Amino acid sequence: MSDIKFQVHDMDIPEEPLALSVLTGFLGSGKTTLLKQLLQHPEMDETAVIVNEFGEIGLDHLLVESSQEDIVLMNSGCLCCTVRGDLVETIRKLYKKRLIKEVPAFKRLVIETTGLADPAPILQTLMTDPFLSERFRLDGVITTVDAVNGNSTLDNHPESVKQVAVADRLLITKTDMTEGKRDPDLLHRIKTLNPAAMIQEVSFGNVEPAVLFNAGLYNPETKSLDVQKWLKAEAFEETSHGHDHSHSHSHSHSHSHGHGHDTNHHHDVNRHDDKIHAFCLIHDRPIDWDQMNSWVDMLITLYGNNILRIKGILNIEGDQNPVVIHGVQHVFHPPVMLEGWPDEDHRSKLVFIVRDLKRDMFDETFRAFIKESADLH
Ligand SMILES: Nc1nc2c(ncn2[C@@H]2O[C@H](COP(=O)(O)OP(=O)(O)OP(=O)(O)O)[C@@H](O)[C@H]2O)c(=O)[nH]1
Repeated sequence: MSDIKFQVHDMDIPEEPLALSVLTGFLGSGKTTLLKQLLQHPEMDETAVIVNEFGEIGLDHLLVESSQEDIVLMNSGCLCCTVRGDLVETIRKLYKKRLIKEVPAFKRLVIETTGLADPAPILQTLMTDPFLSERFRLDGVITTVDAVNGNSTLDNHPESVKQVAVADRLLITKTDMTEGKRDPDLLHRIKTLNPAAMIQEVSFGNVEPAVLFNAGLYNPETKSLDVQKWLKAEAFEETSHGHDHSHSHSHSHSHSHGHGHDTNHHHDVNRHDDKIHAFCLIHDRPIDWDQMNSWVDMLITLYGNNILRIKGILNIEGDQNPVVIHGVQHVFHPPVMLEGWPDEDHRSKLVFIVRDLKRDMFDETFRAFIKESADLH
C-alpha cells in the first residue's frame, strides 16, 4: 500500500458529487473552439477540462499559472488536463489531486472526446466505474454539429449519428459560414434523431455556459430533481408518430397525427439516422416493479448495444411516489424515488433512443412482460 501522507482534515472532500459533462461532436465540428470560448467566462472558473490531445487546444493566451505533468492551470482558474492513456485513470488522478488540494477545488468536469468517438461506451464507463459513479454525476452530453458539413457527416459516419442521438444539448456550429443559406434538412434531421435535446445555433463557440450545463435530473440551483425538464417526454410524443414508419397502429391512441408528419424527410434507407428511432411509451396504470425489472433486464441483455438511451418516470404499484430510471446501453443508474409527482399526470412514461430496433418490439414485449398493459400508448 502507498504511504498515507494526508489526514482527512487536510483533504477537500466535496459535499456532493461533482457535475460531469461530456463534449462530443465530429472531427472539426468546433468542440475545441467552443471550449476555448467557454473557458473565457467567469462562470467556468471552477471547471476542470480533460481533452484528448492537449496540443490541439490553442489556449496559450489563457495560460498559464502552473503546469505539473499533464495538468495545466489557467489564470482564469480552470484546469486543463490531457488524457494520456486511460480516461478513467485520468479522471481518478485528477479527483485525487483535488482531494489533497494539489489542484483547485473544481466543481465541474468537462470531458472533450475525440471527434471519432462513439459516446455511448464512454457514458457507460463513466456510469459504471464504482469510484467515478460515486463521486461524479453525469450532468449531460453536449454535441457539436457543423452547420456546413453536418449533413454529409451524418450521412457518412455512424458515430456522428450516435453523438447526436445521445445528446442533451445540441449546438449547430459555424452558422457564420452559411450566409443565410442554411440547410433546411439539418435541423429537422437532428430533431428527429433526438427530439428532446435543446438545440442552439452558435458561431465561434459564442454561447453562455448556463445554456449548456445543468442538463441532468438534478438541478443544483434548486437542489431538487427536475424530472420534466430532464425527461421532456412531450417532445417524443410530438415526433414519434410522425417519423417512425414502423410504428404499429394496432393499439389506439389519441395523439394528433397532424403535426410532425415528415414530408421533408429523406427516404434513403441507407441513411444511418434511419436506423435510429426515438419514441415514448406511456402506460396508464401502475406497473409491477418486478415485472418492469424483468422487462428491462431482457431488453438490455438482448438489445443493450442498440439501446442508446432510456429515461423514464414510472408509476410503481404500491408506491405513492414515482421512480425515475436512466440507462445507456447495458448500464442503468440506480433508480431514484422522487418525493412526489411533478404534476397531476401520473402515467408512466419511458423515452427511448434506439438503433436498429423497431418500436413494435418494445410495445409487444412490454405487453408480454407487464400484466394488464393493454393501454400502452
Ligand atoms: N467560421 C467558423 N469557423 C469555425 C467555427 N468553429 C470552429 N471553426 C473552425 O473549424 C475548425 C475546426 O474547429 P475545432 O474547434 O478545432 O473543431 P474540433 O471539433 O475541436 O476538431 P477535432 O479536435 O479535430 O475533432 C477550426 O479551423 C476552427 O477555427 C465557427 O463557428 N465559425
